[in-house]
Formats: sequence, C-alpha cells, structure tokens
Amino acid sequence: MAEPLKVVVTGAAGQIAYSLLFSVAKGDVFGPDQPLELLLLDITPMMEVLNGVVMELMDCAIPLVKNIVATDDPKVAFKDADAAFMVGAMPRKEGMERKDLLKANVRIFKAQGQAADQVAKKSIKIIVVGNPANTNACIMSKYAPSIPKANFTCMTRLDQNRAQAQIASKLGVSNGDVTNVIIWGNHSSTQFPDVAHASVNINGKKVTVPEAVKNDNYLKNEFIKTVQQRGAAVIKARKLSSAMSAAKAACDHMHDWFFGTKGNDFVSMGVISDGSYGIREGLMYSYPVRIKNKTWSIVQGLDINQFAREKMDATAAELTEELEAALAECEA
Ligand SMILES: NC(=O)C1=CN([C@@H]2O[C@H](COP(=O)(O)OP(=O)(O)OC[C@H]3O[C@@H](n4cnc5c(N)ncnc54)[C@H](O)[C@@H]3O)[C@@H](O)[C@H]2O)C=CC1
Ligand SMILES: O=C([O-])CC(=O)C(=O)O
Repeated sequence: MAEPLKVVVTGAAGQIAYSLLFSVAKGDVFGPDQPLELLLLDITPMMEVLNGVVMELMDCAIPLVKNIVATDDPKVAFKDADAAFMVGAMPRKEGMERKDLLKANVRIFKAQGQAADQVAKKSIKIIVVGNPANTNACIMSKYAPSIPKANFTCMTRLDQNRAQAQIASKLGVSNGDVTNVIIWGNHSSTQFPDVAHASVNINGKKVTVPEAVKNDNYLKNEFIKTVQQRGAAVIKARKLSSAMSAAKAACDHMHDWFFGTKGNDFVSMGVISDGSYGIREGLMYSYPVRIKNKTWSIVQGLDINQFAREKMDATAAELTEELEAALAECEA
C-alpha cells in the first residue's frame, strides 16, 4: 500500500470541516486505495470541540485513516503536508458581503502561508475555502514564496455546482448531463456564471445550454443573479452559511486536481492569473481549467462577447480592490 498522504484541514472544528472530513477520510477525494494522515488545525479555544471531532473520526473506523493529529500550531499541521483544505476563517452573517470578512480573515492566511512556506512539502496542493477565498489564496501564496504559485487555488466549484444544478433543474435533466459551465472571477456577488460554452445532454444528444434553454433573458438575468446570491440565500434560510455543499465542492475541486478532468471537459478554479483573457496578472481569478498529471492549465481561445467582457472585467476590478486592501492590512 502507498505511504499515507498528509492532508491538512484548517477550521477542522467548524461546520464545513464536519462534512469535509468524513468524505476525505473515506476516500472520496484521494481515492479508495490511498491511506491518509489527517492533520487537523483549529484555534486554541476550539481544541475541546476538535477533540470531539477526532473521537468521531476514530469511531467511523475507516481503514484508510492511519493517523490523526489535532493541533493549534500551524507548523505542526503543515509539517511535510501534501495537500491542504484551508477552511479555517470566520463566516459571514446575513447582510454582509464576503469581502467584509477581509479584515478578520486575511491575517490568518498570511500566518498560515508563512508556516506552510517553512515546513510543508514544496509540492503541496492548497485549496482556499475561507472567505474572501480568492484574496486569501493570493495572500497565502505571497507569504509562502518557496511554494510554486500554481499550487495555490481557491474554491469557486460551489458556484459551478450551483450553476450546473440551476440549469439541470430548469431543463429537467440530471446534474451530470450539464457540463462546462464556467465561473469567471471572484467568489462573490460579482462573479460571472457563464453558460455560453456549456453543453447539455438531452435524450442522448449534446446541445449547447443556450440552445436548450432558449431564453436569453433568463440566462442573462435571473440565472446569473440566482448563482451570485445563492450563498446569501442559504444564510438567510439556514442562519448559517453553506456547509454540506461547500464541503462537497471542496472535495470535487481537490479530486479533480489529483485525478484530472475528463476528455475535453473543464472545471472552474480560482488560480493565479497569467494575463489570460486580459485579466491582470497575479490576481487569483476563477477560470475554466483542464487538469492533467496534477497540473491545471487555463482553457484558452473561448469566444468572449461584449456582455461577457464587461462582467469579466467588473469582477476583476473588485479583485484588484480586495487585493490592495488585503496587502495594506497585512503590511500594517
Ligand atoms: N469558497 C466557498 O465557496 C465557501 C467559503 N466558505 C467560507 O469558509 C469559511 C468556514 O466556514 P464554516 O466552516 O461554515 O465556518 P465555522 O465558523 O463553522 O468554522 C470555521 C472554523 O475555523 C476556525 N478558525 C478560525 N480561525 C482559525 C485559524 N486562525 N486557524 C485555524 N482555524 C481557525 C474556527 O475556530 C472554526 O472552528 C468561512 O470563511 C466561510 O465564509 C463557506 C462556504 C463556501
Ligand atoms: O456565502 C457565504 O458567505 C458562504 C459562501 O462563500 C457560499 O455559500 O458560497
């Protein structure tokens, strides 16, 4: 059997981690034959709660789990780590935008970037979930200069899954029949959910989503707004932010990073911009990517019309503002 993979989960005593840990532990992400060492990080006051989570994980008696470490020390958690789910951060409450969390959360990612820089494997693969996810990922990468920038990503897969589910429900098809929905930009209410390049399988025939939906007004307005506002709608209803669906999306993201995308299909991930599609280099921007050999590459050459261009630039402008505010906060 392979050596255990060292997997960090931060915010391990929280809502998202409670669903995430179970899926990771039973092999949904790294495969059914990959043994795991789980490195669970939370803050000192949460150690008792975290201990309860560890007890439950033990009680699941999952054969893949070879060791569990629970700690409040980032350097212990990141030591020789292969993969990290960066969940630990404050969630927003009703009426807040995700960027309102910047002041509270960005320093966490500075400190944990510094710890990863010192002790993690240089090949570590990192997904940032804690909000504002794109900007936190950018900051973490900045403070971990010895780890390649391509190893830092942020989660927009939940937005992709939400968009896919909206289209599937509108057309009365199964979620798996909808492919290549794109999320461009920030994981925020300025994100651009784009179905211009998406397909749907209807009765065995592949057609584009705009052809199948036959309602441009819906796709340009209600659809986009529903996806942009879905996180807020869940908070309003649940009084807590999305957790089960966020955990599922984090698993999808990391699974695809390890195992690759299928054929010509692509998925959306926040990755460091290389200037593709005219987006400022260095922003952590959600793009469509294909993944092979654990390496993502931005899908090139998609047609961008005027409507899309404006939406893509608006979300980039917000990311630029966030990054400037985050850098000021970290340097203060
Ligand atoms: N990117 C995305 O699509 C999504 C992102 N989120 C974000 O994920 C984050 C976590 O959400 P929940 O699990 O629901 O929140 P939660 O409040 O239930 O759990 C967060 C956990 O992080 C811990 N934490 C705080 N500071 C920490 C630090 N410095 N180091 C380690 N752990 C720390 C807390 O003690 C708590 O146990 C929030 O920022 C939320 O907004 C939530 C849903 C989707
Ligand atoms: O909306 C929030 O604050 C939590 C989140 O990121 C999401 O559900 O997409």
